[in-house]
Amino acid sequence: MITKRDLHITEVALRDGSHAVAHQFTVEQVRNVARGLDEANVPFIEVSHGDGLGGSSLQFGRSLFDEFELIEAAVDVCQRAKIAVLLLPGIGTQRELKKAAELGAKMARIATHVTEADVSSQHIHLAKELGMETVGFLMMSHMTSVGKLVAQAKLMESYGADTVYMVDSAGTLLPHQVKERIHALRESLDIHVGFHGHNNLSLAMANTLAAIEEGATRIDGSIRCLGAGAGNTQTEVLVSVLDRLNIETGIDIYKMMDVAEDIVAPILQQAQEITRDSLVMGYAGVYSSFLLHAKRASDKFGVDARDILIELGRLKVVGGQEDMIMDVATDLAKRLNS
Ligand SMILES: CC[C@H](O)CC(=O)C(=O)O
Ligand SMILES: [Mn+2]
Repeated sequence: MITKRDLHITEVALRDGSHAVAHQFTVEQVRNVARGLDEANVPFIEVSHGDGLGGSSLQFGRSLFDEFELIEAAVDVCQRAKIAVLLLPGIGTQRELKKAAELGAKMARIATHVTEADVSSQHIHLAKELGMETVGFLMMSHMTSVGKLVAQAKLMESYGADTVYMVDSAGTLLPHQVKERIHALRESLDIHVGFHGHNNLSLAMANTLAAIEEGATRIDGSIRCLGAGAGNTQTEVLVSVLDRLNIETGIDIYKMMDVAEDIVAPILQQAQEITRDSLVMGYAGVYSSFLLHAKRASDKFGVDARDILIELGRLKVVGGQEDMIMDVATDLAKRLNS
């Protein structure tokens, strides 16, 4: 049974949602959303390019505004909330992490593919030296066995991470699979276990509750579902459900609803929902951040985005291999026209 516990929510719309708006957040938008979240008493707010610090590039998509300007704006308006940044080693560097810390970011989330935790060592150590709360973030965690996931998490723990997250990047895991993974992590680690879900199969909430039941104490959500693919566990809904379950988050439910409706909804070009393409990502186990890339490739080559996504799932393409999306679309177009 779920009981009251020390549960911390990290709001990821200003980072994961960057994928959904093609990295076009403005300083003004970040300022307004961060201020509202701070007033609602959200403890951690993540701000970075969708692919983490240093992600603004042709390969991943150029940001409209320098991410350091966005981080600075968020730090500036927050009285209580701490600003978190995401960093994928190889995309972001130590220099960017240091700069984020100088600007006032207090939490570093070091993300690797689920089988590559060893590349997080340097950055986890640096984040700790910088005095940041440090999270190891194991992405695409459906792509390995429970035993290997635990071994990778233990590596991050050994580097000094305060928390390790099990990340369902593709929104493909089912609640019993989340339970099994979180249970195993809780049994083997002495640090906090976190869960980050995507809603491509409409299971983000069920998976989050399953994770909490198994002892996850660090949970991500995106307000108004503003995250990659069909978005993440919807924060204002999660906070309301947790309140019904007598699980204390300290977050003001009405204020969250107002921020969602009055500040975040107007930013969205279209409502975040489970479309045929995001559904296919969950179904085929494809990285949620591939959605807009696949749509662009679909428009360019006249191939159904679902076929592209299914093929990417079959090929087990992972983050950092975005160039493969155009390759796959070209091959499919050739087959179609031959
Ligand atoms: C490309 C980084 C990715 O968006 C991180 C994340 O939120 C996930 O894997 O779900
Ligand atoms: Mn995500």
